[in-house]
Amino acid sequence: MNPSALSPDQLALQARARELAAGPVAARAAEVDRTEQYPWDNVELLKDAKLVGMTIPTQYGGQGKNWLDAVLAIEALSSACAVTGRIAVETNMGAISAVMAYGSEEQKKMAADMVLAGDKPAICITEPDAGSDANGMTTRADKKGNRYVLNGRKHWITGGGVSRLHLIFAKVYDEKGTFEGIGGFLAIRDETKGLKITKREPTMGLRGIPEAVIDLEDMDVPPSALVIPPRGLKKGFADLMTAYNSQRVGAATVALGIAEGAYRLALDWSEKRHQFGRPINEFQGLQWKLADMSIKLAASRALVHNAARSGEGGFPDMLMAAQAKVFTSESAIQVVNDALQFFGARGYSRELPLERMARDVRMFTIGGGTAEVLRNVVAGALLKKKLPQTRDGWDKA
Ligand SMILES: CC(C)(COP(=O)(O)OP(=O)(O)OC[C@H]1O[C@@H](n2cnc3c(N)ncnc32)[C@H](O)[C@@H]1OP(=O)(O)O)[C@@H](O)C(=O)NCCC(=O)NCCSC(=O)CCS(=O)O
Ligand SMILES: Cc1cc2nc3c(=O)[nH]c(=O)nc-3n(C[C@H](O)[C@H](O)[C@H](O)COP(=O)(O)OP(=O)(O)OC[C@H]3O[C@@H](n4cnc5c(N)ncnc54)[C@H](O)[C@@H]3O)c2cc1C
Repeated sequence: MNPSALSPDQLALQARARELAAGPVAARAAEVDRTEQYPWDNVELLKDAKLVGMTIPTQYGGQGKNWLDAVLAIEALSSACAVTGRIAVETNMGAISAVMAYGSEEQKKMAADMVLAGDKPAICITEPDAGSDANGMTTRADKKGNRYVLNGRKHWITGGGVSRLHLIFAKVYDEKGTFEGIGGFLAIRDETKGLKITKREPTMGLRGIPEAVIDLEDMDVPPSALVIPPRGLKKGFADLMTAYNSQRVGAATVALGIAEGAYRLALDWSEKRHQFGRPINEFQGLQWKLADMSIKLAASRALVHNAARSGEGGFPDMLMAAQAKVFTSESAIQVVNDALQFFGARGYSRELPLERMARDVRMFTIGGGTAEVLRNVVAGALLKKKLPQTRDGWDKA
């Protein structure tokens, strides 16, 4: 499929996002990084441009747009400011998409209203002892009378401290202590008792969004806070991860956007910068670098767009989302690193955006499933086999 075959509406959306990115978003990007402050001004801009909650169905106040629409906006925004791109991811994909697909009417209305008002929901899966092995989480939700009581610790939660709505993955136990499966609980910061933001991680890049530790200490919620996936709690983890595939495509898109932004800067500089009496793009060593960078970008874009398209009417395909995220995140790191090289010492300076881009892009082979673990996902899907990673997994299988 030709990834450039976009509809007139999509081209208009892309143009709107590009304009915003090149204007106020680009102008603030360095400050967002330096101050490590969440860009609330940009959230207002995104709201005004109708780039938050785009994928929310129209009956809940959204625009019913598809994953590719969201991808086009995220890519454009991320080329100028990856933090803003990530906000666009989490206001259109991930937790919000899980609630809009699986939630009750009450949950959908609440989540849609919050996102359309500018809240970026937090998705809380990872724990200190359960990262790649997310299924091994120990956060538990115990049914006690007509309530659920949650205890556990989540860490590296994007938006911890700024997000209000949280979708918290937990192992659910009935009144007798019998394990029922993994479910997602909705909680609201400053409203839900027992939801505590306890630490901000000092991060390498993407410094305008906090990454936080979240402690759940007897967090008490009614059963109406539980998002029940279509196949029930027994397949709760698989269904929640199915929804998460949208955010995997979103994360890949942010990496692509950062790489695209860095590549454009390098292309431009290669004409302006002269050494040995001629533009540096007359040197074959750099021409081949530019060629390789453009090839990686084109291949990444095709994978990301095709993964997004695979989700028409549902969530992006697990295999295509994983393939896109592995290739794009690894390629983007290489492209940004090469772009920085074009600037020589200037690229290493904090006065130019290249060093920020190099720090920002590094995240994407880690967050959202590491490149190694996603290769396991790809291999399992290709081989149509469970590939247990535990020592005794094959015996159990
Ligand atoms: C899935 C893993 C945690 C591996 O765990 P297991 O080996 O214990 O489990 P599996 O048997 O592979 O999977 C269990 C069950 O779930 C289904 N599944 C798993 N992944 C997906 C998926 N992506 N889409 C659809 N279904 C999925 C799987 O088919 C099984 O179903 P059945 O029970 O057989 O029917 C591990 O592979 C993994 O993904 N680890 C990474 C965890 C992760 O991605 N964390 C992200 C946290 S959020 C974040 O990082 C945000 C950053 S960002 O900006 O986006
Ligand atoms: C910036 C950022 C934002 C994040 N945002 C969120 C968020 O909003 N919500 C959330 O829930 N989580 C979030 N995360 C957490 C992220 O999902 C985890 O970091 C990721 O899943 C990896 O877990 P881990 O860090 O514990 O690494 P580990 O699982 O400890 O992995 C360590 C190393 O071992 C490798 N490894 C582990 N298992 C295998 C295997 N079976 N085969 C091959 N290699 C393996 C890994 O690839 C990695 O190289 C974020 C992380 C970052 C960096």
